[in-house]
Amino acid sequence: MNESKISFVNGKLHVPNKPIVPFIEGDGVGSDIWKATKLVIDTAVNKAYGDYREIKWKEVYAGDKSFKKTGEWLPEDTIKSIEKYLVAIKGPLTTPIGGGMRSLNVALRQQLDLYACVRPVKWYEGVPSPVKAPEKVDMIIFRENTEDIYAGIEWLHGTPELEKIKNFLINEMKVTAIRFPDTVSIGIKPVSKEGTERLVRAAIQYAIDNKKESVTIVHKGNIMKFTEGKFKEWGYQLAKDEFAAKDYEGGPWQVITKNGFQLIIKDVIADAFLQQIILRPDQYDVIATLNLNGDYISDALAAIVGGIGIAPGANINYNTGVSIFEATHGTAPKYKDQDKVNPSSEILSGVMMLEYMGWNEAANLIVKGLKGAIHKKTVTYDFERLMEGATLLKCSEFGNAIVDNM
Ligand SMILES: NC(=O)C1=CN([C@@H]2O[C@H](COP(=O)(O)OP(=O)(O)OC[C@H]3O[C@@H](n4cnc5c(N)ncnc54)[C@H](OP(=O)(O)O)[C@@H]3O)[C@@H](O)[C@H]2O)C=CC1
Ligand SMILES: O=C(O)CCC(=O)C(=O)O
Ligand SMILES: [Mg+2]
Repeated sequence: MNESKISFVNGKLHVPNKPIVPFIEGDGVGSDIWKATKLVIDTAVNKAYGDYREIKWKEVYAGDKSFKKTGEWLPEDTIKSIEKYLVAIKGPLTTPIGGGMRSLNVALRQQLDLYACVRPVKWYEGVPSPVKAPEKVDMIIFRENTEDIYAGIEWLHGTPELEKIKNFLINEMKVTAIRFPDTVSIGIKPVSKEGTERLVRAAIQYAIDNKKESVTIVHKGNIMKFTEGKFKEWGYQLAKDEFAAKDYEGGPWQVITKNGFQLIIKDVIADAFLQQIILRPDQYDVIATLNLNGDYISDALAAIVGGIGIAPGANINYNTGVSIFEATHGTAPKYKDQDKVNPSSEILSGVMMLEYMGWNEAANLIVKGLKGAIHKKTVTYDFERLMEGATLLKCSEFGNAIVDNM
């Protein structure tokens, strides 16, 4: 038994006092935010536990740094390491638009079957927001992370593969109601019952464990009936079958009663949801949604509470324990190596990681430090440009400010 390895036994994570945790630095602003994140996590762990606990960081490679070092964008060793050590953290990785390789981020999620992308969105006092009452936003998104049009199954116009798909659709499937001009490219949207159920199960379980009032299934099932529509139907059915949900006020909404608490399971169509989160965000707690919707919703919700500079996340397989914690934002290439951007998304992803490991004292210290730095208006450019009388800090300086306020 390797004493520095986190293990997963009977559905529970077992964390030694000095676990090895793999990290991927990431492209673009990755190296800046990683430096600040490492400093903050290491300091918090040391402050909370002294020499008794420590994270033994192990760098694993993906993206630009990996290609330069190994000639591969996503080496098998990286996947194996994360599978072995179970809990990992990563910076953002570049995905070219319109051509080139497919997303390494998506590849990591698919290859490790990290089916739930979990993104909490809440407002920290003092953070500038475009809405009047950002404190009403306190949601957590459970985004299906392995299926949907996001999975990258598509064929480019003018290729023999596309012609095959087109012929199949027209001649065998008799799809004749829409045009298929020579310029058409086609993508496929797989959505399965298994994929839906494990995601919705995780969302409902989270809501029960954390005494939340509702889980909202967000979908576009009126238009994409057999994918998004089934996501909604299977989600409700799972609530009935596994959580003994009953019709709420005649249905289709459901109610689960557990330990004296009531949890409402409801649904809303995705476009309507995007206006509801601005107008009436306090009506939503836990969100269960498909991959592409979840991507859009995460950035839109993040904007309400200060932007993607402060939007953490995790990719988790609750059946194997394997998890990668990562910021919601991307590589922000125009800010690369400027020591400028807000490291809070990555740092708060680190907080989620510490909580997942059960190291809550260290996690709480980081949140205290972050709140303190924001309260003193010592912030990075994204907040400073919207705050009266704030002091502009670099990315590294903001990391130091969190440490000073722990
Ligand atoms: N999980 C991942 O690894 C992800 C990777 N990506 C990839 O990242 C690349 C760039 O994508 P792009 O669409 O530009 O999105 P980004 O999230 O990288 O950046 C968009 C804008 O968001 C703001 N922003 C991003 N990060 C921060 C931060 N830490 N602090 C403050 N503001 C921040 C900046 O706004 P402003 O200009 O106003 O200052 C920035 O210009 C693409 O290759 C994309 O595929 C994208 C998302 C997730
Ligand atoms: O993989 C990418 O490049 C983008 C991923 C993304 O936007 C996300 O997961 O939120
Ligand atoms: Mg995104």
